[in-house]
Amino acid sequence: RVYPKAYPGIPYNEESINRITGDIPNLVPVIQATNEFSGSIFAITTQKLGKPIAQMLFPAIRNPLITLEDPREIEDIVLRRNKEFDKAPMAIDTFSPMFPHASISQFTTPKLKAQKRLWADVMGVEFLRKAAAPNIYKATLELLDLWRLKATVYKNEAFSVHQDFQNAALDAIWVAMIGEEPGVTRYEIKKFHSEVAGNSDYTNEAPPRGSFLKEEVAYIGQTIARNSNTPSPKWAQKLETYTRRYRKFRRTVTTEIGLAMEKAVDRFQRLEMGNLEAEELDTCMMDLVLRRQVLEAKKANRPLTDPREDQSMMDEMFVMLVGGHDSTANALTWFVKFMEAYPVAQVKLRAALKAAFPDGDPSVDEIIGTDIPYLDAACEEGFRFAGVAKGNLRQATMDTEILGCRIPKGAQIFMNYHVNRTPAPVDESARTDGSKAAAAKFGDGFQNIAGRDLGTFEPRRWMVKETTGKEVFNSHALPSLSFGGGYRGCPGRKLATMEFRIVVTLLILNLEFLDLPENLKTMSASEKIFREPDKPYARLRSLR
Ligand code: HEM
Repeated sequence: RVYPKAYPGIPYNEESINRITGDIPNLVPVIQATNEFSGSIFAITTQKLGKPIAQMLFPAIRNPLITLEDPREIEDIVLRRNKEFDKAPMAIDTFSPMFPHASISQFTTPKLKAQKRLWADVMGVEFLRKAAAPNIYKATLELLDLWRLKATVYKNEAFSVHQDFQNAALDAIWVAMIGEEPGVTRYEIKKFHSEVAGNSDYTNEAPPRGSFLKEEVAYIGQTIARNSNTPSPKWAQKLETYTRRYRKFRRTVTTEIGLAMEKAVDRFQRLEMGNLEAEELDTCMMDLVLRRQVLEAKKANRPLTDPREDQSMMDEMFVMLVGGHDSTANALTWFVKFMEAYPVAQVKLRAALKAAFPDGDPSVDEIIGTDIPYLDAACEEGFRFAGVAKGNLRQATMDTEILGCRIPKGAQIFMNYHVNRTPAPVDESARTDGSKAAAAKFGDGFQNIAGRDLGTFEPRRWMVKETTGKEVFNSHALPSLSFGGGYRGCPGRKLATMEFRIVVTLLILNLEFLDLPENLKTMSASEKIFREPDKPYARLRSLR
């Protein structure tokens, strides 16, 4: 009774069914060798068996984990099969003990839908353009100042870029969410100047608010990553919530957000009804959500409940802060590595940007509003090849099928969102009607040039020639899975894409990413919450 029980009809490793520990002895050495948890699960199941779908076996007390690697099928599940599949318990367990009221910690219920509606507008392109883009632009100019300085001081030496991207991304997300600048990069510039000059003046100055915020966000990110790799992530996270360190995190961030909330509510409370409808009052995401709550309370003639007591609001903001800055920082770190490793793409991207902006640094509106197909393609390719959020989960909410295999209600499916290898062959007749219709409409990119050499960085796979001969960006060239998709897809996608576009444009126009020494060229990664490069280095030359 303790031997693994496989789901019938889904491929598995024969040797593992006759072993109480199932696939675990196969998995452990691969994780130890690679440091990549999700990658190892796919390596010992789908990839080892050469199948698009397989299962990982555990001792009988635990059901197998179904693994799925076919990008077309994954896209179909997340985009078109929301009635059959919802968020999986294993995914919920990662965040729910710490942030039980955030949307990421909930199954799809009417309560979640109301919460998502409240936040949906802050992630709309128009709002982001107004509230987030100018601050991201400003944070990137500060990052450029720091890197120009580093390029001069370090001359030919490489330096790690990950921390700097984390600081800039934290500056950007905090000001976009809360409306106040944390000043982390500015502080780093001062610190670097002082260090170069050989004095330690900066230590006399109180660090900006962002510095301790950074410490708190780093703590929570590391804790979630560490606990996710234990045998029982849910209990490891739960135990953490009783520690003094966790309580300090919660207290510090709640106080910071609470102070900003108080000011915003006070401002809105004093406004007359007519004025409260005015969207131009919102300077950040929190403003928009709070203003709506004040408006609703005034309309209903009831007192406003203290937003600091609103756990849904607090938890949602915590998750956005933690998830929203580290994901983008890692994606940008990978991008910089790709620029070094693929110099032809770097030169082409710079040429496309120079052609679009011949007069020097473009404004933020120009960066967002100008049509530059090669830039769109390079950003999309950067997200694809980085695969920062590699393994993601769904649970079957009814008995159903995937690629002709029977999937019982309750089974959890671990899907590979990192499209970096040619998929295993699939019997087309086993696909759903939705999947076949999508391929008929957009084409099956894996059958043409877009799907070639997926282990290399090649923006042109996302471009097509129109009949006029003009090359345009084709977002459907391949399934785009970096942000998942459908109702439970990433709500921060537009924000991350906007940030990526602004940062990439300014960096490539102003800096050249030079060849790295052999020992820093590796593309090996470690998976924490996100996939991080082991050698996040760059060597720079300032172009202006
Ligand atoms: C490069 C940047 C980013 C990447 C690659 C990324 C990727 C992802 C992925 C793959 C998922 C899971 C989707 C699924 O299961 O289908 C996700 C969920 C989520 N992301 Fe992102 N993300 C990024 C940036 C952001 C930002 C900037 C924010 C917020 C400001 C954010 C907030 C969230 C939240 C709240 C969820 C949970 C959604 C839900 O459960 O319904 N992400 N992200």
